[in-house]
Amino acid sequence: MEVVHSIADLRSRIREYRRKNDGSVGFVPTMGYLHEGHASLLRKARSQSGLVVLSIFVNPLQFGPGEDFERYPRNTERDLEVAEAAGADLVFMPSVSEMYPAPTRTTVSVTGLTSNLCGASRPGHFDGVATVVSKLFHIVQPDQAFFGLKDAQQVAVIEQMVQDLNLAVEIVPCPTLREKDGLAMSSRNVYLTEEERKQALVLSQSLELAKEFVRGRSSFTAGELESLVRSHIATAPLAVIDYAEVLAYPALETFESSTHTDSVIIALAVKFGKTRLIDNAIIQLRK
Ligand SMILES: Nc1ncnc2c1ncn2[C@@H]1O[C@H](COP(=O)(O)OP(=O)(O)OP(=O)(O)O)[C@@H](O)[C@H]1O
Ligand SMILES: CC(C)(CO)[C@@H](O)C(=O)[O-]
Ligand code: BAL
Repeated sequence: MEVVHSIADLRSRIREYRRKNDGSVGFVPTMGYLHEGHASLLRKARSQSGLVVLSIFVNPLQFGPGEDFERYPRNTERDLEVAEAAGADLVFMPSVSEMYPAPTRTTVSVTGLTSNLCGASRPGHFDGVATVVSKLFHIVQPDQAFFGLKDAQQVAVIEQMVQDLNLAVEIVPCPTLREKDGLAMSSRNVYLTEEERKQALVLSQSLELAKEFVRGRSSFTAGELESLVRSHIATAPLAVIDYAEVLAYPALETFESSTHTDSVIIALAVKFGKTRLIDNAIIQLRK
């Protein structure tokens, strides 16, 4: 495994690989502080791609004022161990000035899909994500790129960007990995106190309750499912709901009754103290 910090070095390694090999280039973009969820994306890339490229970059553009850009957890040494064990070949770790040499005057902005959920509660967030992912795609020129469905709205935004801009990359959505007790793995879990960590289980529990509710019914309304989820989250005194919404998936649009909906997403963002966690369940109602 090789680590590079400059765009020029990364491009030259990938060019060299393409000159000598027929295999595809698989890409896993991350913000580091790697956990098993990231490792699962790397292993999937390893199984499908000839060259596995990982990027580790905490992208200032996708953090709003007052968010956790400065304190976002970082541990390069451990990240490189996890990356190597999971099968990465090339790790790109640029500085902020390497990615954004001033002045930058271009933004990639995906509309529609970004008006609700994290798009509404983190204004500008998806412009930052689409801009950096677009830059990374231009730099790496991957054949496949692997994204976790824990960030389901992010996957929808990237897929839309790839379609609208005719980018030659296949987006591979990957399932959410969880701790044994159900908590979705996330770099931000490290912020949680012991008590917050315990109470954070209401997220995955409420998603399980919702799945059970759906299994027992031929039809239901979004409101019914939303109330069920919200009342379970409310059993955790430290939980402050940012959003808990039930939407048609993948359109991420509101619906009344499930009768005309093939697939739904229950999307959650809940704060425990200063830590904002997201989770979701996607439920296919019919084929
Ligand atoms: N539990 C998980 N299972 C599978 N993929 C995941 C999981 N958590 C994150 N990912 C994916 O890893 C990629 C990089 O995400 P990122 O570095 O932001 O990690 P994160 O754990 O989601 O961090 P954060 O705590 O900031 O939300 C994204 O495609 C994301 O969806
Ligand atoms: C895709 C991404 C690496 C872009 O900064 C980030 O949003 C993330 O880690 O999900
Ligand atoms: N995985 C989402 C990155 C962020 O929260 O900014």
